[in-house]
Amino acid sequence: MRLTVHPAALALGGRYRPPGDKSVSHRAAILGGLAGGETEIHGFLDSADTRATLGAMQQLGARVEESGGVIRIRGGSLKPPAGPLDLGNSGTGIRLLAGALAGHPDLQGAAIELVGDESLSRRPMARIIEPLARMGARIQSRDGRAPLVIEPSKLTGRRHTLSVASAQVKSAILLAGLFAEGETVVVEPGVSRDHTERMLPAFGVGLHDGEPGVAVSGGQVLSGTRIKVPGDLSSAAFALAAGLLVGGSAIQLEGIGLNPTRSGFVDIVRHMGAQVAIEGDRTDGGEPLGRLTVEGSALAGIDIAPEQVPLAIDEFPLIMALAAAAEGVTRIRGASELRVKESDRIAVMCRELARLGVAVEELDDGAVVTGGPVRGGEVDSHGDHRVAMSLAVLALVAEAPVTIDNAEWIETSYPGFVEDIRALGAEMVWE
Ligand SMILES: O=C(O)C1=C[C@@H](OP(=O)(O)O)[C@@H](O)[C@H](O)C1
Ligand SMILES: C=C(OP(=O)(O)O)C(=O)O
Repeated sequence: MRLTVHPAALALGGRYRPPGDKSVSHRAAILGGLAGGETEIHGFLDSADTRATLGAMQQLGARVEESGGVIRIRGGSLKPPAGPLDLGNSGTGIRLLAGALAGHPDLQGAAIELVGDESLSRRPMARIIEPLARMGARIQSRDGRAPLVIEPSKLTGRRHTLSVASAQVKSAILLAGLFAEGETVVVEPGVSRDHTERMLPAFGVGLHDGEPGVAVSGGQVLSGTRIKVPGDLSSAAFALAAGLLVGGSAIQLEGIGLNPTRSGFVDIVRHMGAQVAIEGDRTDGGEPLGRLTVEGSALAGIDIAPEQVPLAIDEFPLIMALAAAAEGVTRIRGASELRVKESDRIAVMCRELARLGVAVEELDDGAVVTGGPVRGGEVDSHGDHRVAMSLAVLALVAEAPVTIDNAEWIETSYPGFVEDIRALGAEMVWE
């Protein structure tokens, strides 16, 4: 489907509340399925990715009921699924599930196939297969890519030192560690999002300091709990960026997850000159929440340091779009992980920004974007939800309408995106 975005004629404004956090929703579905008794999830993200994970847990025997926006999962005893588990477009779904199943005692003797779409089948899985194999996991792959066939087996805890800061790899190992004998430790080269560590205690699992790293002991019992999913800062970032770009705008964003391992985007745009006020009001289920107030702001290009990258990893397509509309040059380095997301986000954003007349230079591990006028025209999402939404937001300040081809991929993480941005006063039309 094609989405046409018209340049904003008027300032944007109003109150905005994002959908539930994608990372937290995946974890709640998986842990709810592993835990005995009932888990109640409030604010679960209704998107293609998180539905795929929830569906996989159902196929593994978890009982799922939904009513009044609340999802109830009765888990604790799993069975081999009747067919392959399809994780669609979701890197988080396939990697975390692989970890959770690798040593699951109910599934030993089975062979479970995890599959995904074309994009997911191109993404690297050796980063989880290798550490899990060192614990004794049996996982076959197509040359380090999905489909994966897991034969759950007895695992032994190990100490792992990761070469990339990745919450998916860390979480896959910790979930495998729940069913391993002894202690499993993960040491990362930088900070990655810590939702798994924050959620496990709610299910009755203790984590401890791995001196260094984070450690979990195997054999702990998971018990159902109540999870309140915070609003997704990675989705709210699009509304925030729209407010920054369109002159005179004023938007209040409420119920936003402000976990410090996720909020790098706010620091980066403030450094670019964004007027964003933060009020942190409470912590719910171990996750900090708050309100952001954003105003239309004149942005300036900056240098983004490699250590800032993991804290805003999913916001880089949007940061590149903002850089295109900023005054001066933005340099992004240390971001080669962007090449193994739903698309090669460095190559794709450079190509699509260039189609709108933006001066970009592609680097191995980042890009140099020089701000300037943005032309109208036609661009493509390359099957990547964040690329589609980033280009849609930038189009609000283009000289003429922009049409985004293959924009239906927005469903991956944020089905309500167009409606929510329209509610702030933008003009976006599906064709
Ligand atoms: O653990 C998670 O929920 C996620 C971790 C990140 O991936 P990596 O672990 O590959 O960096 C991020 O890009 C993804 O959207 C969600
Ligand atoms: C990279 C992303 O997700 P995943 O790795 O779960 O596919 C994302 O949502 O931007």
